[in-house]
Amino acid sequence: MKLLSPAQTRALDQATSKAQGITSLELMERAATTLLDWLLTTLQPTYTTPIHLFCGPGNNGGDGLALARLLHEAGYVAHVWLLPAERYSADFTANRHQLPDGISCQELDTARLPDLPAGAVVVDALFGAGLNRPLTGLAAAVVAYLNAAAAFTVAVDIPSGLFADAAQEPDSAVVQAQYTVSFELPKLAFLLPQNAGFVGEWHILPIGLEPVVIHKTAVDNYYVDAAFLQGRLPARPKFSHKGTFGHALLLAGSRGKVGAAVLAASACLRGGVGLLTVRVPEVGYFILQTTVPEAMCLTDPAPDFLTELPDLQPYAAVGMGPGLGQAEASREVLRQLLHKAKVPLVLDADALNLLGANRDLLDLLPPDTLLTPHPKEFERLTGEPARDDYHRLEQLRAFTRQRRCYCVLKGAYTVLATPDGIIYFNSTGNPGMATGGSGDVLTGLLLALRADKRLSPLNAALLGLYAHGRAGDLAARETGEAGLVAGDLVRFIGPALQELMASPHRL
Ligand SMILES: NC(=O)C1=CN([C@@H]2O[C@H](COP(=O)(O)OP(=O)(O)OC[C@H]3O[C@@H](n4cnc5c(N)ncnc54)[C@H](O)[C@@H]3O)[C@@H](O)[C@H]2O)[C@H](O)CC1
Ligand SMILES: [K+]
Repeated sequence: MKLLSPAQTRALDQATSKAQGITSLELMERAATTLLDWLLTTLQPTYTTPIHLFCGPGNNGGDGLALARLLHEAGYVAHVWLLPAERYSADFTANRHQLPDGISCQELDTARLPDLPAGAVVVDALFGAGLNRPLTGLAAAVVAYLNAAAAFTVAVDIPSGLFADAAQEPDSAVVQAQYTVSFELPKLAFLLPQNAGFVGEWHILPIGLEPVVIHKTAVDNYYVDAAFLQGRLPARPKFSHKGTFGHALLLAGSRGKVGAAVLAASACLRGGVGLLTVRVPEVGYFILQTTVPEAMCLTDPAPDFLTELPDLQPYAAVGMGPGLGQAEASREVLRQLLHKAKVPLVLDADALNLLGANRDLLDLLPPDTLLTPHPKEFERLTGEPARDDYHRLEQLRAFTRQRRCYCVLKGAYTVLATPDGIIYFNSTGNPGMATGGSGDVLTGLLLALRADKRLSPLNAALLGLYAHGRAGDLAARETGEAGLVAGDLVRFIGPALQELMASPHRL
């Protein structure tokens, strides 16, 4: 799914009205009807549950007014609270006039704010995508009041006071919603950790906005769900052999961290690689051969960490980093790898820390290299702490553009940035995956997909991120989130990939 800017969303609304021959008021009615359906199904209010709708002066307020009418007509108790303003939008005014007489409708006033008992439902329709400055005065006071109340809050389109795709000043007045219900496409703001306390759980309701217009709209940010990946993972041909899927080399492990090599190697095999050779120091030989018998083991002459780069000729892709350690000799192995590699590289963990500590090495990155830092490792790569999540995204875009690389940034919504500066947000995964070794599993899986010559660098990375998160979701059903360990992810990589491959749109 594409993430549109507020201006693009407005243009999409207008194009939809034109293409479908409906007025913006009719589109608003469609939005409100869908919202009513969602609210009744999800919250299941009783006929006596008070539902307080806080409506601002624009079309977000118009949505709230239309919803109030529909709730009232369906027999629910709706109270409308209007935010006084100098100007009201036409569709707000039209819906204001359509409010039935029997509905309670009052203007907000700092001296008279509604009583919101626990169990009441608040619908926040104060401001939506049209917010153009921070909230002040009465609007800010109402937001503070709502946030202090014990009511259950549903934000329409976006929590009021939150910008859809730009950072707020710290301590801005923003509604803290339990649910945010938006239309057709998610907003960038929903995907950033700094906004989690405002957005709550978000849902997208399709309202029939024109797909052709969405298709033609150029964006810098995407949200990757299963539909987005349909057809990107080709089935394994009937007459394939292990050479079809590539021979990968994994450089990993040091004394005390051989487990990282084991996890990455197991994940690479489950990711469908044809052949895997793992280069570990001597200390890892017995461990690897017994835990991952499917992999070939090529030991380094040194006992505890890697000191020599093997001949790269046989390999279709090389991964380096899990459990590597940061010994000087291993740094030189990395340097040689960057100099010599002519095949796709996946760099993670200590390989990234070595890059961060020796940033001259970044100049050697071969094009299309895939890096998989978490935010702290990424900060070491740039050498500059991010001011906020939006700034970090811009740093990421600048980094991948400058280095012509692909960079994954791990987090609740793991993102991928491409050499064109496009960012993709992954949709799968759960907090259970915040556990040691998860990243090693991702590296191994990505290595397998990069070794498969049938996949573009973009598709390999997107499929790998999605399948990794999906494996976590499948595993958590069995283990619970707290009980999830990285080895569980490995077990579910196969089923996660199979789901993607089994798509009905596969050729
Ligand atoms: N996305 C869709 O497909 C649909 C969205 N709908 C709803 O429409 C709103 C956007 O409506 P818009 O009128 O453009 O914006 P707002 O309601 O957010 O209000 C704009 C209004 O408020 C003024 N304003 C902006 N910031 C402030 C501020 N800080 N303080 C005071 N006043 C402010 C601004 O000048 C305008 O006058 C969208 O979110 C959806 O809810 C459609 O209903 C259906 C299709
Ligand atoms: K809102």
